[in-house]
Amino acid sequence: MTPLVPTDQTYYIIDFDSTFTKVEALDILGEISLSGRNDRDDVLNQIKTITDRGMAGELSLAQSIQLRLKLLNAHRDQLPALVERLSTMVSDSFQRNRGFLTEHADQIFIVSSGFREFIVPIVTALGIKAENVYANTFEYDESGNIVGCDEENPLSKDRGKVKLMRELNFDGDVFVIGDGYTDYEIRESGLANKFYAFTENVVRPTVIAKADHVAASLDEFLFDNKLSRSQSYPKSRIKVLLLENVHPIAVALLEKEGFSLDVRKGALDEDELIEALQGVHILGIRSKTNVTRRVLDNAPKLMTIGAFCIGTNQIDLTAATEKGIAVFNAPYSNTRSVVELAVGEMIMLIRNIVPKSNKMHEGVWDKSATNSFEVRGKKLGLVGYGNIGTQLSVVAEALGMDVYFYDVVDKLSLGNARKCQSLDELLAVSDVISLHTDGRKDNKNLIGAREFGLMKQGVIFMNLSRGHIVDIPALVEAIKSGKVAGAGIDVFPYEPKTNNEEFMNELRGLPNVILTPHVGGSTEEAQANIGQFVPGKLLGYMNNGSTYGSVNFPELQLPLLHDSHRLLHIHANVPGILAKINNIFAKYHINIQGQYLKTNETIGYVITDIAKEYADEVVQELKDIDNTIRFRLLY
Ligand SMILES: NC(=O)c1ccc[n+]([C@@H]2O[C@H](COP(=O)([O-])OP(=O)(O)OC[C@H]3O[C@@H](n4cnc5c(N)ncnc54)[C@H](O)[C@@H]3O)[C@@H](O)[C@H]2O)c1
Ligand SMILES: O=C(O)[C@H](O)COP(=O)(O)O
Repeated sequence: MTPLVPTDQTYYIIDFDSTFTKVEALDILGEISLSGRNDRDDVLNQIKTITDRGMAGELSLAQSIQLRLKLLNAHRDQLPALVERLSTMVSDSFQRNRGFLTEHADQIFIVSSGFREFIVPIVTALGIKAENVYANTFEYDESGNIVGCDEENPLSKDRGKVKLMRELNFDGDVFVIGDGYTDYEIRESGLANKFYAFTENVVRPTVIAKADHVAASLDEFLFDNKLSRSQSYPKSRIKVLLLENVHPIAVALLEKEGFSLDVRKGALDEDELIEALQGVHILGIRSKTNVTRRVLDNAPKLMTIGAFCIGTNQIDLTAATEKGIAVFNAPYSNTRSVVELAVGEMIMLIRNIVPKSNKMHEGVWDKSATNSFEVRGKKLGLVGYGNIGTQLSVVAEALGMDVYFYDVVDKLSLGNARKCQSLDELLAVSDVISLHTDGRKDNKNLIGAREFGLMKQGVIFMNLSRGHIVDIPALVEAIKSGKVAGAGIDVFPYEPKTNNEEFMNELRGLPNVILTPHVGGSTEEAQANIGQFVPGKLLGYMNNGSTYGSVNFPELQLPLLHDSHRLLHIHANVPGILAKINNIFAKYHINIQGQYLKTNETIGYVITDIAKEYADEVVQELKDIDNTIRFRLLY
């Protein structure tokens, strides 16, 4: 069968309530006409129930209209206020696709069992012709009260849309877009070629079940029919997989954007992740999901990854870069939370509080100052002097500690902190040692038996960075021998994937050891900050091409797109690509409105803004340039 392609002889039949507008107009009229009445909410609920039952095909249309008008008790004078309210409630995708509505004004018809009195002013404002509106009309009593509708109008009756469409007898293909069962009836009776169930405002399973196609927005309808539209790709087609319980703020932000979300609580293993990633464009994870090269090899649609945390060592960044997948994280949002936990643990451990607290729970009162110390005047050794290390340095000095640090990069010391020339020097001098290095592979077992051997007898040891940095058997040995008098460990070489899995580790049951389930960054504040921050980065990339703050892509902060097309070209960083791109623009006489280029050692990222009209071949030729990794068109 040849696919249906819209032509000049194609007619678009569009429903009004909950399709063209976000709401049912009679519900809004009720809010106006019932205002001030004690039973307002109760009556409004009754009206909504009747509307839904009508839409789902459970009540006859005539019954539904009559019942609602009676409950409404509305007046002609209330109609201007209704129109004003409705004008602010036009569906977002209709508002942004005015171009389609005006360009095809002769082919677009509103067919609704709503009322002309409010439909005409709303739809004509967006370019639809008044004479193409088919709807009911109100009837009034002599005082102007709305008492019914014109019963001669077929739209006031059951299967009225079908009857009307028969009368209109369109000579051409007919596509129907609507959210209700009565819209489907047009297709059912053979008077339309296709029925699109419109779900931007309401989702009615009984209607979806009957649809030829589900359109989450008008963009989806336009994309499906290759008609001109305001968005290059419908947002509802963009699939997002969010793992590890990311904050609801992030879920809400991505949902608001119109993306399709799959949200899961725990992490996934490699095979599960590959399966879940099929068709997914955006992946959101935290520290526990390993995104390996094999995962990326099997996720052809994946465009960007958001790490809703600081660390990105769980992602194969080299593979992501080679595949043109931009990775973002939240580099500062939970820093303070880790610092506060480190300070708290340090004080608890040096005071030997954990065994005392445990004994108290067993009823043992063991008051003694033995092996309890202040942190004031003690030497704190920080391994890794990045965002967390430096902030802890400042807070620890405020507590009266002498801070020492060691970093592989030459870092400026804050306050009176003293730089050590080697890790060994730092280990030997410190009373308390806290690890804050990043999780790069080379840091595996950075602290092992040799390093514990260099530490002072009775040292306090903390790791809130990454689990693989410490050789756990060596730490266990150091605790048992008394070398380490207290330990605070938040991160482990293997961590349970979900809260249902048992934590297995040799550190369990040892004295004066605080074990926490990787919660250094798990505060309400930090998670809310991250939930706000990372979606901003993901949306900046998806909607605009911006890579500012990316951990693996050349960073570009791009201006917003205005009335032009943006061509994004990601390629292997080899000589001559920019020249090849610009040769194609020259060949097709394309005037470049703006061009941006940035490279890193692996890839180049070229963004070109051009006027909307250009030859179809341009895109294909850009995609065909040797060493192209990915190409995207945005408008
Ligand atoms: N426990 C948690 O919940 C939690 C929360 C946030 C961050 N983290 C982890 O904390 C660590 C620090 O985070 P950050 O934001 O300060 O990172 P950062 O990148 O700002 O700082 C890391 C520092 O470590 C240094 N470094 C790397 N390897 C080193 C080595 N072998 N010796 C000495 N210095 C070394 C780097 O040069 C850098 O200055 C990261 O591993 C991060 O993943 C854990
Ligand atoms: O890298 C981080 O920010 C921390 O390790 C926290 O990770 P989480 O989000 O998995 O708790």
